[in-house]
Amino acid sequence: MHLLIPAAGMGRRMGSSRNKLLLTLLGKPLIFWTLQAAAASRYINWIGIICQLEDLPDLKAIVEEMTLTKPVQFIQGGKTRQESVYNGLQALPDNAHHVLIHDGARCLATPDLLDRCAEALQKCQGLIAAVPVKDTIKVVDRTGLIKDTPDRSHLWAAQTPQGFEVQLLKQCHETGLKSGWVVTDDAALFEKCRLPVRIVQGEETNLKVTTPVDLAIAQYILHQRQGTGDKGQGDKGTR
Ligand SMILES: Nc1ccn([C@@H]2O[C@H](COP(=O)(O)OP(=O)(O)OP(=O)(O)O)[C@@H](O)[C@H]2O)c(=O)n1
Ligand SMILES: C[C@](O)(CO)[C@H](O)COP(=O)(O)O
Repeated sequence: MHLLIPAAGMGRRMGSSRNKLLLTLLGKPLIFWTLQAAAASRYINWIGIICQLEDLPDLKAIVEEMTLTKPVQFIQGGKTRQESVYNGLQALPDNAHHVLIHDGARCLATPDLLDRCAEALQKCQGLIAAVPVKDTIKVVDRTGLIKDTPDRSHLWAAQTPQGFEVQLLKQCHETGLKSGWVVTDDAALFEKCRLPVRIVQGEETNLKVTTPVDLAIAQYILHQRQGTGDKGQGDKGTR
């Protein structure tokens, strides 16, 4: 299974002056933990790290220090996550028929989650890891007035990995580019192309480290895991 790791963001919401994936968690760069899960996955056999040129020296040093046994390719990121993934798809080896796309910022995802998504992708064209929403969600207009309260039983919070048949996702990205679609996850392109996307039960701990509070939460979760010797078998979450 081929894995693309979008890692080319600027970390604006983190308020960081550098790529947040280079910030440290338990003494290691945040992306170290993402790569460690990919290295421990039974299915992943190729890793593409999509990054900005300015981060390449740091990322190369991290990968070299990890002495990963799986091939790692560095791919030029874009101005948006959508553009970065587009670039990643163009860089996939010709023998890549399926791909998992996993945010570098989701450093707590376990090898078990990666493998469950890889297994599920053998039986469908597109999928995402997701967890049921626990809060009541409101649709609010520009003036701050609530317009709707969707039925929570139908609401799931999308995570990554997201997995797809490569040729179909490439076509959806091309259509999106021509149509001017702006999306925040790849599944949205599949959906706009009326292609099926299935849900794989994600993990409550699979948060996207976006703000400083997320960094503190991630530090706590990692510390707990290290303390229990838990290799991160994941918590599939409960409804
Ligand atoms: N041009 C971009 C923007 C984001 N990402 C990656 O997509 C993932 C999810 O993006 P996000 O959490 O939004 O990261 P940032 O864009 O860095 O955060 P912000 O929006 O706060 O700047 C991250 O692993 C990020 O590195 C990317 O590869 N290329
Ligand atoms: C892909 C994603 O992680 C699914 O929840 C999310 O859409 C990424 O959003 P971001 O604004 O690029 O962090």
